[in-house]
Amino acid sequence: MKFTKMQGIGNDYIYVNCFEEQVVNPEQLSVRLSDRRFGIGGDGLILIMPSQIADFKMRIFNADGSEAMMCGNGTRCIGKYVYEHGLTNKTHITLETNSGIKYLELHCTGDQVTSVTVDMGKAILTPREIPVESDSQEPFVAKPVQVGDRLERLTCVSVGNPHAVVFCDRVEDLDLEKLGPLFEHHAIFPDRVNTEFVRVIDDHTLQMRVWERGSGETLACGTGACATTVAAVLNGYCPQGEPILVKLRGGDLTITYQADGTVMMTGPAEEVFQGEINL
Ligand SMILES: N[C@H](CCC[C@H](N)C(=O)O)C(=O)O
Repeated sequence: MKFTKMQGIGNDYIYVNCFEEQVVNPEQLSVRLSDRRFGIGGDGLILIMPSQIADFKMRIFNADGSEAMMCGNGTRCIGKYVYEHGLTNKTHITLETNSGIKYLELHCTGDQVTSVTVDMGKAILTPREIPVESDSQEPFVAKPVQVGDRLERLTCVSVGNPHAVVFCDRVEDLDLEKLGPLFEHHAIFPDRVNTEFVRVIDDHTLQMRVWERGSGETLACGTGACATTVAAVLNGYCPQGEPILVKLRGGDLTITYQADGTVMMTGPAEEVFQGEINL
């Protein structure tokens, strides 16, 4: 099977062009290929597929084989792949995902895509739609929740997939291997959750680390950066309607939580290598 390894600010996936390849059991394949010793190595597997309702369709599987609704860094890499591999010559592309159709704008230098802007759709704040258990239907903002032996203040947002955002004074020395699973498997998240640990640098700059549902700590999370920006606005740290620089371990994204409730994400995408593997 042919594949392409791509990364969006260090969030690296194995991409399969399903116009040419057939993938039978993507859940199992993601576990096997994501292994960084016995497989190709990656945060998961992403399938690029034909769509009846959009230009292309994406399915994304975490390293543990669980299928996710959406992958922000993955959408940008797909935009780059389909343009540079001749599947389209359009620079405005629609992409069907498990959380609806996303709209991509490719920014090119010559025949190379250097960055992509994605309309991530409306941020979802109603607790039961995230989903997060709550005794109220009001947005889940800075609510105290016992996580392990600490009382944490969580802000929960969905950008097509569930996120819990925690604001901290420092993020570099957090032990995410210990903390991450306590959030991911917490009883208030019926579908588990992606968790972002965020330091506010100033009212237009955020620094974050992320423990991803199904993949552990990754160097970046596109939907996580979007959820983080929405949470920062809801908590009064950043202004709505202005571009916020989100600094992640693998690089930076520019996110705008717009007045109409939609979220725009702009960032790079890179192709690392192409390969073939005997399954
Ligand atoms: N772990 C996520 C999917 C990948 C999201 C992330 N890699 C991104 O760039 O948005 C989930 O289970 O919802």
